This record gives sequence, structure tokens and C-alpha cells, in this order.
Amino acid sequence: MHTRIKICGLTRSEDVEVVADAGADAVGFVFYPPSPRYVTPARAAELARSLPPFVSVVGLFVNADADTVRQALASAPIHLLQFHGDEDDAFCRQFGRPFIKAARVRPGLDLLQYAAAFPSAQALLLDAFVDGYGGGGAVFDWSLVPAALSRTLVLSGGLDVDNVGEAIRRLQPAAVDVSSGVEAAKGIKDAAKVRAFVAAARAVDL
Ligand SMILES: O=C(O)c1ccccc1N[C@@H]1O[C@H](COP(=O)(O)O)[C@@H](O)[C@H]1O
Repeated sequence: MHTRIKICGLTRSEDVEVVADAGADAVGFVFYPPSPRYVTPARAAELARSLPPFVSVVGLFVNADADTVRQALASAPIHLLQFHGDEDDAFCRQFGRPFIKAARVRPGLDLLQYAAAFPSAQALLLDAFVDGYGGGGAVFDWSLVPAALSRTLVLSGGLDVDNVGEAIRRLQPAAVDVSSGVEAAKGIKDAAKVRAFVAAARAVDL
């Protein structure tokens, strides 16, 4: 199985270049103003210009209004939408673009019911429940994921070079998504960590 790799929260062109060179499949831009990784759609468009072909651009939103999402789609080359807040399926699908929906996993969340509420999502992204919606570098208890959850999964939440291999082996997600675990500081990626993370995830594919 080939596990796809997304590196999220890019703010600098040198980081975009490293991420693409390391062999990641997707980059994520955070269009959530309270995040330290926030970029404007215009800045994302500028950053995306240095990407080679076949690296996907993911636009992350948290409870944005529809006009904000539409304006971002008009300004930046976004291939996939990531909704990380309290959006419902009807909101997420109105843009006519593929989207993934984040579930912030915590004890008591019925993931089967949650997944059923998002029939239009291309995949369910599993993240840890943290204050501030996401990007907090926290790992959730992977045993909370029911075996009966038969959806395409993107696994995130506190992944890093040390745990991504085990995470892939245990949950067999279609993709992994990381931000904090490959950073020197919030919004500033560490090239060595990015390369080590991609290599560790790829090693499980062999
Ligand atoms: O990256 C952010 O700042 C962010 C803000 C609000 C919601 C989600 C955010 N990022 C996403 O959070 C998860 C986990 O990231 P981490 O590796 O634990 O830092 C990931 O899906 C990011 O795309």
C-alpha cells in the first residue's frame, strides 16, 4: 500500500521546496486567521508557484463562511478542501470540490455516527481533540478508532518521525498529515524533520 503524505501549515517558499523535494504528495495551506500558520490565499498562490506538477494543494478552513472559501478557491490553486471545524456535509459539498472532513477524536465521540454524517467527504481526517481546533501536535488514542469504520482515512494528530511508521501499520490510513512534528517553530518547517518524516512513512510502504 502506498500511503500518501501531506505536510500542512506551510508559510515559506523554502519549506515548500523542501517538502516537494522530499517527495510529499500534498501541501496544506491554513486559511484560518487565528492559526500561527495562517496564510492569505494570495500568499498561498505565490507559494504554490514553486511546486512541481502532481503535488496537490490542500486548503484548510475552520468554520469559514462560504464567501471566504469561494474567494480562496478563486485566488489559489486549491485541489482539495479540508474542513477542520464544525461544518456539516451540505456546507462542505457546496463548492463542488473534493473535500476531507476532520473528526477531532476524543473518548465518547461516536466515529461511526460522525462518518455517516459526511457521506460526501472523500475521506475522514482523524485528528486529536485540542483547544484551537487543530495543529496542536497532540496524539489521540488510536484504539478509539473502531475496526468497523470503513471510510478512507487520513491520519493526523501529533505524528512525527518516531510514530508515523507504527501509525501506518496500525491504522492503515490512505494518507498521513503532519504539521507540528516537522517544525522548528510554528509555521517554520525543519528540513531535516520533513525529510526524515517522509522517509519513515515511505519505509512502511516497502
Ligand atoms: O495547522 C494549524 O494551525 C491548524 C489550525 C486549525 C485546525 C487544524 C490545523 N492543522 C491541522 O491539524 C492536524 C494536526 O496537526 P499536528 O501535526 O498535530 O500539528 C493536521 O491535520 C493539520 O492539517
